[in-house]
Amino acid sequence: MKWHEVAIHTKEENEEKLSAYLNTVSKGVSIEHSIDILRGKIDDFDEKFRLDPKDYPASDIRILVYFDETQNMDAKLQEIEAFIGEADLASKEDIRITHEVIEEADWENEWKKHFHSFRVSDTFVIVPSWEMEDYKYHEADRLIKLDPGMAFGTGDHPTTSMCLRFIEKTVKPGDSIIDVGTGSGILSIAAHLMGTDEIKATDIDELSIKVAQENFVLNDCEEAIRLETADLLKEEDGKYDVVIANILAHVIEEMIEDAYVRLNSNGYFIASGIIVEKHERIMEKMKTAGFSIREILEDNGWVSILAEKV
Ligand SMILES: C[S@@+](CC[C@H](N)C(=O)[O-])C[C@H]1O[C@@H](n2cnc3c(N)ncnc32)[C@H](O)[C@@H]1O
Repeated sequence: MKWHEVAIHTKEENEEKLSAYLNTVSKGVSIEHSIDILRGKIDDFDEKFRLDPKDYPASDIRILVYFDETQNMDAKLQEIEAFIGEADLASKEDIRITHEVIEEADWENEWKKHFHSFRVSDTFVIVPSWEMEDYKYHEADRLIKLDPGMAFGTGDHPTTSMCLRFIEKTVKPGDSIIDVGTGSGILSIAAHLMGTDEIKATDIDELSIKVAQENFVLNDCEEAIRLETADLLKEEDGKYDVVIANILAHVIEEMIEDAYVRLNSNGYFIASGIIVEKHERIMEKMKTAGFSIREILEDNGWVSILAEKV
């Protein structure tokens, strides 16, 4: 299999904002620092300096972003450029973007070494499939068994963990749920653990659909969750008690009115993936559509909104 590698050369100040965004649209992000930056950051940099300086960017940082070979890279590059155009970033005019196709490398499995069980909310605990046998849990824990593969949704990204906290708070046994942009399937599995079998999970990305199906089987909930390829709620005709979407602000904005129509009275819209700069605008749009804002959560520059159809 081949991969697309997009390299973005920029100032170090832009690292957090860009990598947070790029993590949500790609299959993986890695940051390369220049030796000058490493010199400032590492006390013991002997080992680093034995490496060839050619392996590091000459100045600033390089953000490497990976996409699988099925992606439309012209569209992805345009999306990234549009984000850079809108975001509040340092020295935008100096940002350089290059793109190349590379052969599959073992980094596809490398991240597994760093992914371990962790508690994400009062009761939800994420347990990687390879740690299931050894995990010692409490009676009240709700275990989400996960092998996220190359789909987004390991639970450690703030946009996902805030959704899990809202799910824990709002989903009641028997509620009907739609999880738009399911990724690894993590939020649908969480909804099932709250006691409902009325769940629909959708994604526009075929690789995510495949990974979500594997995770539903792993969690023994494939009978409770209907999985479909879909673009937001555009073709949706069902009614739901809770609509969940952890995508990006401009995508959430596109689905606010449809979410209102698809919800039952007093149903909840859990919206996440919204950068802090855009959350006021999203809340205004929600209110215009008829929603009442019940709660907002903020973590590391990301906002999640719990809105109720009143
Ligand atoms: C940030 S990930 C969220 C994954 C998971 N729900 C979570 O909370 O961790 C966003 C997901 O939305 C999907 N997505 C993006 N645009 C979409 C669209 N227009 N319709 C449906 N899914 C979409 C992506 O493929 C990706 O799997």
